Amino acid sequence: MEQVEVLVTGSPVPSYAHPGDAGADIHAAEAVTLEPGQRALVGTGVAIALPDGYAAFVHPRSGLAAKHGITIVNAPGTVDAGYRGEIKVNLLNTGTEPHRIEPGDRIAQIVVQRVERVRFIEVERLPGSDRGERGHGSTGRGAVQEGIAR
Ligand SMILES: O=c1ccn([C@H]2C[C@H](O)[C@@H](COP(=O)(O)OP(=O)(O)OP(=O)(O)O)O2)c(=O)[nH]1
Ligand SMILES: [Mg+2]
Repeated sequence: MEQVEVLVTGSPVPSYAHPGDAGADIHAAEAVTLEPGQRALVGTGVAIALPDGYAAFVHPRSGLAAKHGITIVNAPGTVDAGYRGEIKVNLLNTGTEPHRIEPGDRIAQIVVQRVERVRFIEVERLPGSDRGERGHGSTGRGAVQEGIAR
């Protein structure tokens, strides 16, 4: 399979921990202590150039989430193909203990995906569908009733 090439400046270069991993780990370039409930925009020290038609999505690491309650405020963050700045991660400590991030720690993972650019066409009325306008918990146990909790 031909591999898509993504140019990188800075270090450590994002890396896949195992063959078959979807996410490549990215690292903190600075130290920060996150108090419970606190968030911080943490630099990774790397910038990338994605080919047109691709984006990189910045996802939380499940280990940090499970062990320390560390997540990403805007998960998944979107890195546009045209962005040449440093990738930053908006970490949030949802846990009950302060959490110290050291330079070099793996703080997030980026998933590179093909993305479509579509043409938005304004119309008066949308075509019908089985779901219709039902959403926001309309199916299954505890389903939101029509007209309530909107
Ligand atoms: O987790 C993230 C999300 C975004 N970015 C960078 C890359 C992205 O291309 C740029 C803009 O992101 P986005 O479009 O999500 O933010 P915005 O609030 O809409 O800012 P802008 O007005 O610059 O588009 O910020 C990151 O470094 N990390
Ligand atoms: Mg934007």
